[in-house]
Amino acid sequence: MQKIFDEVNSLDKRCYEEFFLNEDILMEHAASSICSYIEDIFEENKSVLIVCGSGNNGADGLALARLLYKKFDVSLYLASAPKSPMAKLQYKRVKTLNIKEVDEPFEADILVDCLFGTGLNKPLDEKYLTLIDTLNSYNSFNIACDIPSGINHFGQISSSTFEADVTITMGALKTSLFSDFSKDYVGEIIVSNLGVQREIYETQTNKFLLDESDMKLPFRNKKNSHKGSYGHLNVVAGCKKGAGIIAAKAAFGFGAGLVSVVCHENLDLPYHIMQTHFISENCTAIAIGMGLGKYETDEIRKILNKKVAKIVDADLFYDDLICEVLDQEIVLTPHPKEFVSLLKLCEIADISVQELQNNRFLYVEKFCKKYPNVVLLLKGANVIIAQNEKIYVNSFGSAVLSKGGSGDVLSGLIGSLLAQGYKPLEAAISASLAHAMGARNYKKNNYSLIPSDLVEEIRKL
Ligand SMILES: NC(=O)C1=CN([C@@H]2O[C@H](COP(=O)(O)OP(=O)(O)OC[C@H]3O[C@@H](n4cnc5c(N)ncnc54)[C@H](O)[C@@H]3O)[C@@H](O)[C@H]2O)[C@@H](O)CC1
Ligand SMILES: Nc1ncnc2c1ncn2[C@@H]1O[C@H](COP(=O)(O)OP(=O)(O)O)[C@@H](O)[C@H]1O
Ligand SMILES: [K+]
Repeated sequence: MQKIFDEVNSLDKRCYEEFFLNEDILMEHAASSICSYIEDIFEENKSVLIVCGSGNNGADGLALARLLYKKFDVSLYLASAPKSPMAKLQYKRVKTLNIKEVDEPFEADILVDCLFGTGLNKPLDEKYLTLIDTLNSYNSFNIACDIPSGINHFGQISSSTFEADVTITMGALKTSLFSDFSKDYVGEIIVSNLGVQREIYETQTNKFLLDESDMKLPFRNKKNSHKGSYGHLNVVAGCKKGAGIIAAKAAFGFGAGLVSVVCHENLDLPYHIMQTHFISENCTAIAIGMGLGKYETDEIRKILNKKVAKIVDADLFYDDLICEVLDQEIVLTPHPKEFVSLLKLCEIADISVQELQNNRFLYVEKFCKKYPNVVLLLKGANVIIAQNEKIYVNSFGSAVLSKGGSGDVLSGLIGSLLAQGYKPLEAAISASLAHAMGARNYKKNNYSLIPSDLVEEIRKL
């Protein structure tokens, strides 16, 4: 996994103080990493338009122009005059060469956005919104320097935000790149070194971006085993029985030795899934909440107080019963609307879904501070998984998953790993990654996936 930072100013400062580097050296590395990327991917003499703002993001662009000059057909468009000391210095350097400056942007082969980076501190005015719209209308290959212009410190976007194919970000990954909103704008994210290797530049953090290698699939190492060696998951089904059945099928395909659906009515289940009217004596994990609908409170309370691992989803986030069990190490998997309800029930915040989406990390932190035992998985385009002070981001998912039933599959996967003895946090991380990887491997198109396709793909991982 890779580290993510809320801000990197303190990391830059550490470079100056501890390694005796300076702003100029850092900036030279920033610009040269974009230069190397362009040199590696594109043939010489391609046209490059670099659009610069007044601050150090613009200064990166000016340095880049100098580095590319002569090997590529470079043009500079200065959206505003250089203002920061480094921008002024870089401009002075540019002026000694004969680099083209244009009065209007145009469609070049490669477009580099150096308008605003981490310094964006107020809403964009009409001039910049129009400029960004114009840049987005081109068919260029779009590179964002540090962060696409229009994304602010919190990962909130402007009505016009630069749509990058690649974001080359300076020094370290930033939290703002992983809001759900940012996902449509950042493209591929590459981290540039700033004069020392990344592992030296980076310090302690509580946020991490998950890699594929963080997915620990439930491969079986023991030869002398039987079905009981791999746990027994009970999936509690309610009104919408389909949800429980989807979860049960996903769980069985993901390695649980036994899976039973708990339901008072008789169900038509696949032969390998068992039915029980009450929680099984030997169950090692419970998945509950999906499609639950109306139910007997005391019965659910009893189930929630069983001393086995649990994953809780969906309808239970609208019932204050949930607040009774938040001292347990249970896994909760709300989508944003459900999380808003949960925050209200827990008296943490009374907010809209929009407010939550504007500050996903903040509210996850607030919740985990109050309930440090719980493993919280907040669904979204970038899934956030958190326990106590640690936060993990799974950015592998895609719109393929935007379908009813995708969440039920995820509940089943987590339940399956819990039943097999994974720790709750590990279960949430590995199941979430498998969920996203399964969707990635579905190659037909990005609209037709149904839960059984997803389970099939996950079974092939
Ligand atoms: N050590 C450093 O400081 C380094 C900085 N680097 C670059 O510097 C960037 C940060 O530079 P700055 O802090 O100068 O900030 P930016 O260049 O991102 O933007 C700040 C400038 O834009 C103006 N501005 C902000 N919001 C505006 C708005 N809505 N409308 C109009 N103008 C607005 C500010 O007044 C200021 O002039 C990073 O993103 C990165 O690209 C890199 O070169 C690496 C090293
Ligand atoms: N655009 C997307 N990008 C990444 N993941 C997505 C996207 N849309 C949906 N998902 C994932 O799909 C799942 C949907 O779950 P949920 O909304 O609870 O559906 P349901 O309850 O109908 O099964 C979540 O895990 C979510 O993170
Ligand atoms: K930028």
